[in-house]
Amino acid sequence: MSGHRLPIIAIATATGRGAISVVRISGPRLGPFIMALLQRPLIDRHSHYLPIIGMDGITIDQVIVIHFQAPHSFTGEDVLEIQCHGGQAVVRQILKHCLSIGQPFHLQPARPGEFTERAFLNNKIDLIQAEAVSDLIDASSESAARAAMASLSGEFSKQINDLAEAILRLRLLVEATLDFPEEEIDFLEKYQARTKLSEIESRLALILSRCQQGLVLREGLNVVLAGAPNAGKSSLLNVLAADDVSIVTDIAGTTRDKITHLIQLDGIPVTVTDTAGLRDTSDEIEAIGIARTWTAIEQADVVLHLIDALNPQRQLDTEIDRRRARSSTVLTVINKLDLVDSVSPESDELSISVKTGEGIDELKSRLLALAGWQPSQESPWMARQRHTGALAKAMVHIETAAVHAALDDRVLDLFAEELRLAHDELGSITGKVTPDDLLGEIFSHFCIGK
Ligand SMILES: Nc1nc2c(c(=O)[nH]1)N(C=O)[C@@H](CNc1ccc(C(=O)N[C@@H](CCC(=O)O)C(=O)O)cc1)CN2
Ligand SMILES: Nc1nc2c(ncn2[C@@H]2O[C@H](COP(=O)(O)OP(=O)(O)OP(=O)(O)O)[C@@H](O)[C@H]2O)c(=O)[nH]1
Repeated sequence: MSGHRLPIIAIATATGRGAISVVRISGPRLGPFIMALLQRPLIDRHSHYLPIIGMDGITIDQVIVIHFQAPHSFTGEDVLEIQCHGGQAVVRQILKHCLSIGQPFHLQPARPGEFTERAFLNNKIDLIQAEAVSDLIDASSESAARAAMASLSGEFSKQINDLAEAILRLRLLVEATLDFPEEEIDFLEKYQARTKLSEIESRLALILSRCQQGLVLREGLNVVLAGAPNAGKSSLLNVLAADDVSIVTDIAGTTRDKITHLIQLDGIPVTVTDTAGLRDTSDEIEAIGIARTWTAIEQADVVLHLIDALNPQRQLDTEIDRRRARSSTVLTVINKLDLVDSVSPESDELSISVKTGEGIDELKSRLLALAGWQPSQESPWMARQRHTGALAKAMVHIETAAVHAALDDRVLDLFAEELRLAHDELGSITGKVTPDDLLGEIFSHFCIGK
């Protein structure tokens, strides 16, 4: 198949002004194209300093080129990298020039993710690693990058493959036994199938929990600050952001529109949105802001309902609770603790003073707990819903197999079937059993040039 793919080209570096940019070309055989472009062959994996000369005979740029000969490249195909000067005019001219030299070879602009897709199709990387490439590029914190790198290095894939193999070995034993019905009687005892199954189950549970942590790192938390005017929402955003992002005054109704800021809590990306204070108003602009607050509440993972200790307005609690998204949590936070002698918060409420900083650390840990973050020694693997979903399904099959095994040898065929289903789920994670439309969906979210 790979011999039939057309060569592709893209700018691999971000657009903008920079010292150097990389244009990357991948195709089954780039030798003739390289001759046409540079009038000389290149030594495999060597850097060469050469001019790229336009059709008019004028030098477009002095560049460094590297030819990675198939299969020893990122994509597993022939790859040519052109490292040119970073100016956008230069990069675009080189791209255009390559496309016209490449016309006889059917050189095409690459689709988003197409280089990585080829690496996957040529078995250079599996699906977990392909997704990790994209997650590494998108990582907004060091922890997220580290987790993506752990997946990219193949650590996560190896655990999945080892577990799939353990399931396969048990499956083969059962299937072989099913072919010889007289042996079925003692199967579970003789091969310690129940022990093997419970080992598989605990390994699966460990992988699942590391992935769930990775999912938190990837997806983060969407927190909305809501409450009556002057409760201290903007002040809280500024403290969480450790910056002056939102205007604070003692005039009720200061914040008119949503202000969103991305912060890191323990490496978890958290978007915090400050909103217009909730109250009845005849001011047209303020009313639009308040409508936006309700929309934000409906989209939040967590709503922090801020209450002014001096002027508590509890009736908003019910309204916020009614309007929140089905899966979101409302956390009531009483602010301005410094202005009152004492507060008596309900059991799951927090009291803080943005002014003195009291209670802020506890608020942060509550948010992390709500995100599902459990700090542990095991570093998480960058994971997606697709992975945790498949792992959870595999878990259900293993548990069902355990139920069959708890009965007796008469249901060995059902036991075998559940093992098969669990095995397929694990295969779908690494891409060994993956429908084409899913591949299209995964790679379409990449950036061009990757
Ligand atoms: N210039 C450049 N830098 C880059 C990349 C790239 O494609 N080009 N990468 C793109 O993501 C990352 C590195 N990933 C790469 C992965 C494999 C191979 C490669 O040539 N693999 C061969 C040889 C392996 C070896 O020598 O050990 C192979 O797998 O056979 C190159 C880059 C980050 N930096
Ligand atoms: N004493 C005290 N004052 C606070 C505290 N938090 C905020 N304030 C003050 O309360 C006033 C209102 O704070 P903001 O952060 O603007 O309140 P807001 O909820 O964003 O208000 P709107 O934009 O009107 O919705 C400001 O004068 C703040 O300095 C606190 O913990 N203690």
